[in-house]
Amino acid sequence: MIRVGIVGGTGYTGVELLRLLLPHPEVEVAVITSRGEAGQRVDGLFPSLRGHTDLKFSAVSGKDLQGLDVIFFATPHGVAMEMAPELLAAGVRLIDLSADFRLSDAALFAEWYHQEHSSPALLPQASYGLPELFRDEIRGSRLVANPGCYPTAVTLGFAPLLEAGLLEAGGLIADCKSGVSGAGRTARLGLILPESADSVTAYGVSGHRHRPEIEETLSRIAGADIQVQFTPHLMPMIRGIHATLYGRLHKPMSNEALQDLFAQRYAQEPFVDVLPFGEHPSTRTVRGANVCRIALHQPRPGQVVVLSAIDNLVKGAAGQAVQNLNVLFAWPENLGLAQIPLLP
Ligand SMILES: NC(=O)C1=CN([C@@H]2O[C@H](COP(=O)(O)OP(=O)(O)OC[C@H]3O[C@@H](n4cnc5c(N)ncnc54)[C@H](OP(=O)(O)O)[C@@H]3O)[C@@H](O)[C@H]2O)C=CC1
Ligand SMILES: CC(=O)N[C@@H](CCC(=O)OP(=O)(O)O)C(=O)O
Repeated sequence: MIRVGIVGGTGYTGVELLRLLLPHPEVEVAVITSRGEAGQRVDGLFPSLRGHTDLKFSAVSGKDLQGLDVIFFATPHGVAMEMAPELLAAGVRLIDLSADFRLSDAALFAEWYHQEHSSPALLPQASYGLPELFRDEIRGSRLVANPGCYPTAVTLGFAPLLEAGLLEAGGLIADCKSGVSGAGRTARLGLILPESADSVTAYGVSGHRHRPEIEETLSRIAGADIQVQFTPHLMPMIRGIHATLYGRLHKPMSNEALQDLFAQRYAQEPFVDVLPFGEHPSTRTVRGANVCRIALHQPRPGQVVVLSAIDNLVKGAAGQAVQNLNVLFAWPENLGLAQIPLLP
């Protein structure tokens, strides 16, 4: 049994982590923090958890956190990088759900996150926590950068094609839709029901901070410079990411060969479900579960369309963080992650 802490327990990903970790057989959640709710019972703020925990929120204190085995940061960008050096020095392993350690280049971080990186020396130590691609690196690391939600859906969708060197480098498009919980729990006018329901809006079209993250990972696996036009949209739903990915093959291949490529690439991956060729995964089929469902299309010879759906709070955040925890401790990767998606 290990003892873990969650920093940022009142946010959507923090409380989702708690939901997943409470039944985890190898984990005791010892600390869950909130600056605003310190001293309050967690199930007071989140009544769905009544009967499942007696935890109270505590203030963020380095002293409480230093005795733990693992700390999850479910905080806005900028928090983990401030606290990481001291915690790592105390022997704690960190899984950071924010973007602080996702980009390998501190200058790129400053450009997209509009703040200087306070712990650039730690960047080379961080592993990128997408186990389907970087499992071996994660296993040996003490600092895991959990990927962004859009990058998870996009990277898993493009990866088999890029690893096999089948895609033309130019012209990759990731047209993505997200539920409103992707923006976090902090109140913002554009996210209230009358503003976000019954409407679809694109945003960040000229440049979103997930673009450099997606491009860095895809370039790494392709072994070449990959550029993607990434266009996110806000959808009138709570959970879910749907990515429609477009790429051109160097030369047309049969639908069967395309399907085989993905089926074989993910055959041993418990959290990637490759649907039969030509199907249409929907976000409804992944809600609450740590799964990415993928389907392939070739509308014209050489034009590939990959559809990829995840729950942004699970495979896009908290579920992936638990998967990374399982990798770190060499436990079965699906430990504590057997949730069946919600119906309907
Ligand atoms: N929502 C999503 O779908 C995804 C989110 N992420 C990333 O995960 C992280 C958390 O996201 P999300 O849960 O949506 O965010 P929320 O805004 O819902 O929650 C943020 C949490 O962080 C705490 N917090 C805020 N500032 C500080 C601080 N300075 N020090 C300590 N705690 C702080 C808040 O609690 P309090 O103010 O009470 O301390 C709150 O519990 C973000 O970096 C986000 O980008 C990644 C993938 C998907
Ligand atoms: C719908 C929505 O607003 N989604 C967020 C992305 C989700 C997220 O939290 O990603 P990071 O961890 O990289 O910040 C956005 O577009 O900013």
